[in-house]
Amino acid sequence: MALEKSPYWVQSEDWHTAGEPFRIVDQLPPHTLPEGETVAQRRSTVISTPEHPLDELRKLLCYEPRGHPDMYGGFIVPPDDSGAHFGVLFWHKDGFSTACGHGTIALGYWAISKGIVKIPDNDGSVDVVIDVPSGRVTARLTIQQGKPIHADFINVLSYPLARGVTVRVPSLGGMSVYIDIAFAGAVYATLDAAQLGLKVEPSQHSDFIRLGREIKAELGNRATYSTYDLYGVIFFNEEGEDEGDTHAIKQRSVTVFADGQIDRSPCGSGSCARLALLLAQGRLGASRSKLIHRSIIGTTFEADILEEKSSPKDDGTPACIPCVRGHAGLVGRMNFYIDPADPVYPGFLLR
Ligand SMILES: O=C(O)[C@H]1NCC[C@@H]1O
Repeated sequence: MALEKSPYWVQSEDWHTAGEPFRIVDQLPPHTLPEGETVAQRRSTVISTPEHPLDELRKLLCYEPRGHPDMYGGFIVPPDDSGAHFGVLFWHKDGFSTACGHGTIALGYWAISKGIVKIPDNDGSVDVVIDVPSGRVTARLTIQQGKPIHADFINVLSYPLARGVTVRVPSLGGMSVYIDIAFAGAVYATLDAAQLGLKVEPSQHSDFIRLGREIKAELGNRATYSTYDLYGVIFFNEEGEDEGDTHAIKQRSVTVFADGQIDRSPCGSGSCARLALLLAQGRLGASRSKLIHRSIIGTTFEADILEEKSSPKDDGTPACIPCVRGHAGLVGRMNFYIDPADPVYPGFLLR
């Protein structure tokens, strides 16, 4: 079912955070906003309604020829109440996600560049408060001389779900690996890539896509938590520790999310999952340590714990409010021509 029968135009503003794309659409075509009183309900509507017109718009903007299999973006929707500036439905090649740190950072920059949230007259910080499907998050921008110099993504409560889960990897002769699972607005499985003899480097990206898909399939619903399915698999390498005023753990990682989509950034919500697990291991603590998190392309987020809390799992492990610092940059403004008669409508993917 086509959104419209006649050709029309859709505008987006495209940003990137640490190399990961974020395509923002704030003017949805008529009749595409899903029903719901909250952002979470609107996401449920769109994912449970076959051929929902907003899902068609997602394909149009994500698939080739307008996008690619690693494209990512967000549709701006009303907030849950007046406590947030706006809401967002995050999307990727396979659907609509519940959490997105790189997108939240990009939205912070976008909101102040549009004047949706005013920046302070003097140097300081400003909060852009956003309702996302997993709750209310903040992009806290630090402003110097009228310009943002970085944004902190302050996420929902994050905590371990399971540790030391054994998974067999079929393509490696059934070799077993140990995986930890954490919730950070989405569910992530994480493992030290050294178990697989792999380094997180661009040349290895197709191995990580294959292994991410395999591990996800092998874990199956062992990693399902409440209404959340397993979203991503994070492969990390340890890169040492620095002792200074603030103890820093250095890791490089790649997140393979959805069905084999690869994050160019160090993954904002994935960084929160790593923080929650490092806190549970006693390697990090609020205001005394941080994670210097490098991506597969070499870009960096700095992550730390704002507050330690108790976990809703009630299993003796701690929970935390994580904070991930990064930069976003404007890529361009797009004006897409959508023609329902186009033979490749709504688009295609090769992966
Ligand atoms: O930064 C993040 O949290 C997102 N990046 C792509 C996958 C995640 O949703």
